[in-house]
Amino acid sequence: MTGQDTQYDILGIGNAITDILARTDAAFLQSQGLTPGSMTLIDVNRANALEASLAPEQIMGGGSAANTCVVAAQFGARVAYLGKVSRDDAGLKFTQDLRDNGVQFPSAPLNTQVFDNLPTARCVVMITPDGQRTMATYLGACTCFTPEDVLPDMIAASSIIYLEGYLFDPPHAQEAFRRAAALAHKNGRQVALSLSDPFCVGRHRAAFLDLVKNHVDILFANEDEICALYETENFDTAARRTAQDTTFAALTRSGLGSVIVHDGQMTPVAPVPTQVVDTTGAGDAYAAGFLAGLTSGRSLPECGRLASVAASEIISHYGARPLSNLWEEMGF
Ligand SMILES: OC[C@H]1O[C@H](O)[C@H](O)[C@@H]1O
Repeated sequence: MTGQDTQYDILGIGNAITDILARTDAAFLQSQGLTPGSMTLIDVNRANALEASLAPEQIMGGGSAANTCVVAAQFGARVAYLGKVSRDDAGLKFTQDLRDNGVQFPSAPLNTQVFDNLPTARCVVMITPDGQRTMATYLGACTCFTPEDVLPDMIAASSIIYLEGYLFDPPHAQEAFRRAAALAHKNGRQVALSLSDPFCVGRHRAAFLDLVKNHVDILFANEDEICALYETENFDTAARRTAQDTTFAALTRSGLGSVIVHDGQMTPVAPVPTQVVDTTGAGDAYAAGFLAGLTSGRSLPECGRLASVAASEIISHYGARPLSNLWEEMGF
């Protein structure tokens, strides 16, 4: 699938978020009523309180689809992104960071003549000693991403439109999501979806199932998410259901590697072992490697290998953005 008639290989659409990283422990998560490994939506007061009670060590660009875009650009893919930031310092930094990483970002910042003046979204990422990340997200300006923010020219110019499942939480974004998928297919483009989080799947299960069956060409999910979608605790059952509902999916299983589902066939992909420091963005990086491989015409096992290498790099350090030049070493 090489995009000779398109300007971009991948157009990511998602919640534009700044990540605030802090190390903590299971007792703190419990005291806050947070489920380890999950993403909880919070209001601005709770975000302020959490930040005050933790000792944040790093502030950096985040957002699931934005993370994917940055990693895919490092693999040489031509990448653009749509998302909503505010006209504040965090919004400016998020924008500059994407552009510095070679990602086109044509979205207009929040229009305060139409919406309240909300700050750019931020996610408090709490990392426990086992490398697990637990996230609490204040969506801020992301709640003002509407169907009008889905730019038809950008969709037409992109081979694959990549949507993050977290986009289902803000009020207008589901509609934007459907508009993006419809425009993509009208222009002969493909739609990829990441399920993002098992609780997010639980909140929007019927809508996700409809998308997977009727509107999505490439599905990404981890074991917890795909099991949440099909309401089973058995991965094999969930994978079989996936194969019935969609022609193309990549299902990740942490240390067990991943499985590519294509035309009813299941291809296992080995993990790339590493020391796990922080799992934030592992799925985002996996999707990046996979899509970069696909849009540069690589075979499915090669796409799986790139995906695993990318995920392995991301979990070997704090933060969801790459630190190393592994991709160059791989000959990209
Ligand atoms: O997938 C990880 C990302 O999800 C949340 O959106 C955070 O911003 C984090 O970077």
